[in-house]
Amino acid sequence: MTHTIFIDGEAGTTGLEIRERLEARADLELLLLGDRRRDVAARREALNGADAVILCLPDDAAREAVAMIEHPGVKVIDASTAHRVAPGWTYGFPEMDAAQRAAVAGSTRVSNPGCYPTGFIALMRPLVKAGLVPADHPVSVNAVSGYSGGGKAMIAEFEAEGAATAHRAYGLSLTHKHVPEMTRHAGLSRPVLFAPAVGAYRQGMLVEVPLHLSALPETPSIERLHGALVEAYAGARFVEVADLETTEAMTGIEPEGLNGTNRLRLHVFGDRGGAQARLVALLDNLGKGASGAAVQNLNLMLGLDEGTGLDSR
Ligand SMILES: NC(=O)C1=CN([C@@H]2O[C@H](COP(=O)(O)OP(=O)(O)OC[C@H]3O[C@@H](n4cnc5c(N)ncnc54)[C@H](OP(=O)(O)O)[C@@H]3O)[C@@H](O)[C@H]2O)C=CC1
Ligand SMILES: CC(=O)N[C@@H](CCC(=O)OP(=O)(O)O)C(=O)O
Repeated sequence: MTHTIFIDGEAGTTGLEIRERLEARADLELLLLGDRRRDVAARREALNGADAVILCLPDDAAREAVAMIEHPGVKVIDASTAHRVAPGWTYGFPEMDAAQRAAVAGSTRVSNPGCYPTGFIALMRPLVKAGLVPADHPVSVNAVSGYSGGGKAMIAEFEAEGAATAHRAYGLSLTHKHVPEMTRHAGLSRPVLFAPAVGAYRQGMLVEVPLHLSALPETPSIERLHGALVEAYAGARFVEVADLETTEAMTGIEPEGLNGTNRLRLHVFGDRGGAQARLVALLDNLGKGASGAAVQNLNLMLGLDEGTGLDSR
């Protein structure tokens, strides 16, 4: 059986990566609009004529696209931030807990997680759930992304002739659009303090949560934090927890290590005295942070194996 898929935003950074992942598949037929991709009538027809649509648009355009869908059978995956904490939408992070994969598979409205939130929620949710980090603990998140995270406009800025920016901290007003979903889906009650940065490289990200262990109940050991993550992701195909020996031997970690894949790797770094930890997630902002995740969710919503067409090495 062939499923018809429409990518609204097919020529954008995320849309192109999804297209690349889907184009070779014999089980899917892609509806492509080419030069008519901004034509509202053509989009309306495609949005209602496909079995599944993937929205790779700015937030307002994504809301407008959803409003154009009248056919009740159309399944929707929204890659934007518009519906990540909206009622009636399922959060598209299948590994988030035991029930989420089935929730995605049974939903017709799935919101793809943000790239930074994917790393953060993966690190934090199991620790909150296990009671190792209290829900009202003040949590900070430091992160760096490649410039493709800012879409076509930021790519053009960083790749312009003579562009000199090496690294830029941003989100300085502390109101980044990812804070609500990070807080909600990690199970926290206090808004996280999010400190993102963008570097002069195209793709890949690190998301880090520093923790003072003595400020947590029972001062958990590195082994306990690590154990909670290992338990949470046992059997997950795309999420792995690096073993503590490997992590201890590392003197650095680079953001491009999983580029081109749908994988997410978690590390627990700690000092020898057991007083402090640095939890670090590594992922491709355009892979598990966007396009890979969209394809994984699409597979689940179509009743297929979640890894179809995805690199799980
Ligand atoms: N880049 C990333 O790492 C990630 C991005 N996302 C999310 O995915 C979405 C897309 O981001 P990204 O691919 O980076 O952005 P880009 O700017 O690279 O692409 C945006 C696309 O949307 C299209 N578009 C813009 N406005 C409209 C409109 N009013 N009607 C129809 N089409 C429109 C553009 O069309 P045209 O080609 O004609 O310009 C373009 O194809 C965003 O919501 C972003 O938050 C999610 C996770 C990670
Ligand atoms: C480097 C950079 O600018 N990154 C974007 C985040 C990526 C994005 O817009 O997409 P999602 O919200 O869907 O993850 C930002 O901070 O706004």
